[in-house]
Amino acid sequence: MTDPLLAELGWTPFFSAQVSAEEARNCRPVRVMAVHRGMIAVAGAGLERMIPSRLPEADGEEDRPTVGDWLLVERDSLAPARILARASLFKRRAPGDDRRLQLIAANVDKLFIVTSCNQDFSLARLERYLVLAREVGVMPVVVLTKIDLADDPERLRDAARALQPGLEVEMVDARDPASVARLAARCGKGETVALLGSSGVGKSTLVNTMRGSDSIATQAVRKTDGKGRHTTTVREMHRLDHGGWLLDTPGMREFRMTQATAGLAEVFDDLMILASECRFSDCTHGAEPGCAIQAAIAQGTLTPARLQRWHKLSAEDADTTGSLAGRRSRAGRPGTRT
Ligand SMILES: Nc1nc2c(ncn2[C@@H]2O[C@H](COP(=O)(O)OP(=O)(O)OP(=O)(O)O)[C@@H](O)[C@H]2O)c(=O)[nH]1
Ligand SMILES: [Zn+2]
Repeated sequence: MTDPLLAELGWTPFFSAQVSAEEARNCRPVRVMAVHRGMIAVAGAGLERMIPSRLPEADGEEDRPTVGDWLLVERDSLAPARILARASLFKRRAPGDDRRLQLIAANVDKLFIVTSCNQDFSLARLERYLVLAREVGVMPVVVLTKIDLADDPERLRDAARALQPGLEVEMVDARDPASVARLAARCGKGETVALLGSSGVGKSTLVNTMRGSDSIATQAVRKTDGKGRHTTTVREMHRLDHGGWLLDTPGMREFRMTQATAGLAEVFDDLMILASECRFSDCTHGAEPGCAIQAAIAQGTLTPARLQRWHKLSAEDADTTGSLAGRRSRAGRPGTRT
């Protein structure tokens, strides 16, 4: 039986199935609420504590606890024993020479893709984030902010909805609690939602409007140092009053798409299906005879703009992965071949 306190923290059968009988006797599960330098704030059933983040066996690049992780810790000493396999993981290569792998957030259930009803609104940017959500395996919800400043926000909502069948799009004034209430309902008990979006679209405003009380992480840190200081906190989960968790991390804010070949194929599955019907298997969808994609454009079932966005994202993906498929599609960008 699942402890309701653990369930509130996001504990599901996916995690409990990973715990052996011996581990269940000797260890207890805790979730990483915040990551500090060398230390992590964890919460479990009736437990909130700062503990050292070092694991006994940490060989792999992903063997470091990140915010959202579930850990097994020794029942008495609370020393970390191991990280449970993640349901989802946001990670990226650091720019620069060492290209160290940075773990940004784990076990995220949903992604709020935040964009405002002004110059920030861009179908290409939304598609990029949708690809990322597919790649990581997290359900996307598009959040259109600043509807109070827009003349026709419904038009933007409809354009966003058309990007993907069944895509949920919410319109909000991020400063208004009544407006944001429907979003809070999308972040239910035990659910973890991460926010992604450009600077200035209203992510902090959303978090502030959505959350009521202080985060568990902040409280845990205060108990530890007794002074209410938590200046080294870089990433933390915010608890919502009705039980959901919001993740608004600097890492997520700088997140870029890397190696998203699978996600691309899924978000643009209409194009993939068409491409499989082209006469030539190496069709670049430019001016070849028998191109099913050009035929769809001629029929009006596909817009040239969507094809162009696909070419652009595939080219970016090829730059990071060096994949042959990507290089082909880059060579086949409209106008580069006659
Ligand atoms: N009118 C209006 N203003 C908003 C809305 N949402 C955010 N703002 C304002 O937009 C500005 C930027 O909002 P932030 O919440 O700081 O944006 P952010 O996405 O957190 O930006 P970064 O921290 O730079 O990533 C603030 O002045 C907010 O008050 C909205 O729905 N309507
Ligand atoms: Zn073609």
